Amino acid sequence: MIRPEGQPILTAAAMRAAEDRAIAAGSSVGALMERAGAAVAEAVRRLASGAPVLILCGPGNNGGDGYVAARVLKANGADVRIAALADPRTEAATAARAGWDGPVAPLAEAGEAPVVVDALFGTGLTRALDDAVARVLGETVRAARLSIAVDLPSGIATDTGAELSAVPDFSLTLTLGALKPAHLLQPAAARCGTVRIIDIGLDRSSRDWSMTKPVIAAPTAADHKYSRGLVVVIGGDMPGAAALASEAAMHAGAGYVMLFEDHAASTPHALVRRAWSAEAFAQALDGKRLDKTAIVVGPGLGKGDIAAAKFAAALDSAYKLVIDGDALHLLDDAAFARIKARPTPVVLTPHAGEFNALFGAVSGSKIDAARDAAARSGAIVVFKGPDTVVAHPDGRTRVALGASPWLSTAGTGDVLAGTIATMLAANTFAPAEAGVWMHSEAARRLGGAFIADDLARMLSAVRTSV
Ligand SMILES: NC(=O)C1=CN([C@@H]2O[C@H](COP(=O)(O)OP(=O)(O)OC[C@H]3O[C@@H](n4cnc5c(N)ncnc54)[C@H](O)[C@@H]3O)[C@@H](O)[C@H]2O)[C@@H](O)CC1
Ligand SMILES: [K+]
Repeated sequence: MIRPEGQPILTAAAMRAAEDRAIAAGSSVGALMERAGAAVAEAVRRLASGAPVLILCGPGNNGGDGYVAARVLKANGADVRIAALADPRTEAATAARAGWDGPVAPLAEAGEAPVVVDALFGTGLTRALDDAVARVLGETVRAARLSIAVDLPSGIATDTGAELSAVPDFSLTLTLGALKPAHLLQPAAARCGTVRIIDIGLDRSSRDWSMTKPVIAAPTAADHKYSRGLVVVIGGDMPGAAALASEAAMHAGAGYVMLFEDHAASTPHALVRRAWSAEAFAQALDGKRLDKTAIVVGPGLGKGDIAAAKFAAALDSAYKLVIDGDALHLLDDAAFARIKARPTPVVLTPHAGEFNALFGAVSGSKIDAARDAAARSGAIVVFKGPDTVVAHPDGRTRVALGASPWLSTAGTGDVLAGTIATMLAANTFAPAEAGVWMHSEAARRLGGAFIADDLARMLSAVRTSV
C-alpha cells in the first residue's frame, strides 16, 4: 500500500485508458481484478484481526473486486460473508462471482458486521445510489467498527468529488491503481478516511499529482540577506493584513522583508517599513535581482484609485508577484495579457468566492477549473480551500492533501500570500506548492483554535524542518 503524498491522480476516463493499455500489453481485466481483490483482502485481513467481515458487492467490476477479496479472505481462514445489490453484469465480475463458493445475501438483508467492505460502486458510478441502497450502505458502515471502501466510497463522483447521494464516513479507502480526484477534493475526501493506494501495475502518467513535502535548501555560509530573497509587501487600508503577510514572509525564511504601508501596524523590528509612494516603491526595487525578489499585493489593499495605482505599479514591475485578496478584483483580460508578457512568474491566490468572481463558477472538477484559470490568466493559480489546487499555465496541477479545518479563520490567507512570496523570492523549486505545504504544516502543528499571527510564527519551525 502506497501513501497518497506525491502521487499521480487519474480521472475515471484516464483509469479506463490505463486499463486498456494494460490489456493491449497482454494483461486482462480479470488479472487486474485478481490483483486488486487480493490486495484488498490482505489489507482487510490484517486490519480485521479475525473479526467477521461483511462485503457489499455491486453489479460492476467494483463488485468483482469484492468477490475476489471475499474468496481470498475465506481461503485464508477469515469469517466473511457477502451481500449483493444485483447479479454481476460484466464478464470479469461474473467470473469473480463464480469463484466465490459461499452464500450471497440480498443487499436488503446485509445486517451488521464489525468490519464492512464497500464494493458496491467505483469509477463506473453515473448517478446517485437508489435511496434503499444508500440507506443500507449508511447503516452498515455506521454500525461497523472498521469500514473500508474499495476504490471509492459508493455514491461519490470520481472526477469532481461531489456526493451524488448520502455517503457515510469510512475509516479507510483503498484506491486501485492510482488516486482519483475524489480522494483529494471535497466533500468526497472527508468521506474517504485514510487513503492508501494499491498498485495493480497500471501505467499512471498524469498531469495532476498530489502534493508532497518540499525540499528547501538551508542557507549556506555564502548567503546574505538579498541572496535569501527580498519580499516587498504593498499594504493599504487594512494594515493588519499586510503586516501578517510580512510577518509570514519573515518567519518563512525571507532574507529581507519590506512593507509599504499607509497606516502603521505593530510589527517586528526586523521588518523594514516605508510609507507608500510610487517613487519610493521604484527606488526600493532599483537594481534588485529579478530571480531573488517577490512582491505581494492585495492583502488589506482596499479599493479605489490608490489601490488600483499600487496594483498597477506591482504589475508593471518585472518582479515575481503574488496577487491576493483585494487585488484579485482588479484583474481582467488586459491584466492577464500583461501577466503573460511578464518575464517572471505571477501567482494568484483566490479562495472560492474570489475564484468565482474572477473566472466564473466551478461546474465540474476543481482541478480542471484551476487548470483552465491558469491557462487563461497566464499565472500560477492557487485555488485555496480545504482542498487547495495549484495549477500551472502549462496544464500541470498539484493538489494538497487535507488541510486543517482550523485554517478557516481571518488572516490565514494573508499568511499564505507572504509564505508563497518567500518561496518565490528564495527561488525554491515549485514555490507555490512549497508555500501551500508549509502553511498547511504550520496549521497541523498548531492543532486547533489558533489565530493567523500564531500561524505566521509557526512557519519558523516548519521552515527549519524542511
Ligand atoms: N480500471 C481498472 O483498471 C480496474 C478497475 N477495477 C474496478 O472496476 C471498477 C470500475 O468498474 P465498472 O466500470 O464496472 O463500474 P462500477 O463497478 O463502479 O459500477 C458500474 C455499474 O453500475 C451501474 N451503475 C452506475 N451507477 C449506478 C447507480 N447509481 N445505481 C445502480 N447502478 C449503477 C453501471 O451501469 C454499471 O453496470 C473500479 O472502481 C475498480 O473497483 C478493478 O477490477 C481492477 C482494474
Ligand atoms: K466502493
